Amino acid sequence: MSESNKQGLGGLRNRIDEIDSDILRLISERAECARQVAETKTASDPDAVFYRPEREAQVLRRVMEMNQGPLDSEEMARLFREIMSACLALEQPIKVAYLGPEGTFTQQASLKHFGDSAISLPMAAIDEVFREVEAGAVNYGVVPVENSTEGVINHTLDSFMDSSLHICGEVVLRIHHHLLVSDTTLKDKVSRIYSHPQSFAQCRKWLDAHFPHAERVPVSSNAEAARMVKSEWHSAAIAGDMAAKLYGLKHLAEKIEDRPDNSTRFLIIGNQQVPMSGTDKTSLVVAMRNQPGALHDLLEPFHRHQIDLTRLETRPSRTGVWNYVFFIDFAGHVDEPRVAALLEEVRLRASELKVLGSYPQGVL
Ligand SMILES: O=C(O)C(=O)C[C@]1(C(=O)O)C=C[C@@H](O)C=C1
Repeated sequence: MSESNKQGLGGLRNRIDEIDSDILRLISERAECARQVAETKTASDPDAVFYRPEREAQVLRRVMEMNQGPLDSEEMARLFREIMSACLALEQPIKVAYLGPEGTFTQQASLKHFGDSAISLPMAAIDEVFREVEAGAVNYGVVPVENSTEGVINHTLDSFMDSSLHICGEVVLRIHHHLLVSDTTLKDKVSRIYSHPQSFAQCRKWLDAHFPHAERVPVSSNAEAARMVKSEWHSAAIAGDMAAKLYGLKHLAEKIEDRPDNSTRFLIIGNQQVPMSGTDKTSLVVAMRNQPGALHDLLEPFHRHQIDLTRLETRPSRTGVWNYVFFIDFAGHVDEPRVAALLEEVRLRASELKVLGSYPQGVL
């Protein structure tokens, strides 16, 4: 390297040191502000809620709008996500239960939504996540609700029917599946593949083409699949990056999902009713009497009020009251007058209506 280049490098590093000092000072100033926000909140309400999903969504959206590169806006928002996560932990460390075990996509979703400073606890089943939040053992829960390839996760929808919890947020995760093996396993020695049934379904064509003769063994989660292959030299697992890292597995093949846009939507559940963030969604569960035209009666007001439905699912009723149960998501917030007017009308036509929550549309 020439002398002038060396000086150039030294000069740039000096500049980076100066910038880092500024960033450090500004992050500390921001953290001090957050601490004062916490004092203000507690002064006006001893039971104040510190985590404010609508404000976090606004902060992240603003960062993405203002960003001019060279880092891309998602990357920049992820950095701010971590800064906010640390600021919130300074106000109050929050506890989050997620559908475990460690290394699942739900843990990844929880990290994406709450950042690294939240304390996250793996649960063995979706209803356990609900129970922990209801019991107050944790502040929030994270559960999967639908996958773009495989459809809805019925267990989550069913849990809402008996629960008084609210939806406080959503997070969408691009799901990339990899074929993982332990260090010593060779491709032509793989005779058995472990994974969750949903993941097998999402990688069916790839498996048929590349491993038509391998035995496919369904297990309770991708992370469990990864754990099992750790000690089996003739086996592979289909799982994501978190599980690969957790169990130190190597990638035999990457991104083997059949659809490149394969993604899963997760919900954040809690006891909080979230104010408007500006770009929100609302989820309802509605029971209609079992009669001709019931679905048309239910949907007609949405059309008239020009409210965008983003999802409609039907579930069989489990009690006499809930004949036909529809889960509906739409763009808008219950505090908007047009949404309030819509809900009034739907309430008159339905035999039961429960608002599961209005919450910011996923930002990251
Ligand atoms: O604005 C607030 O209410 C804050 O507590 C500050 C802050 C932040 O760091 O920006 C931290 C946590 C909340 O979830 C939202 C935002």
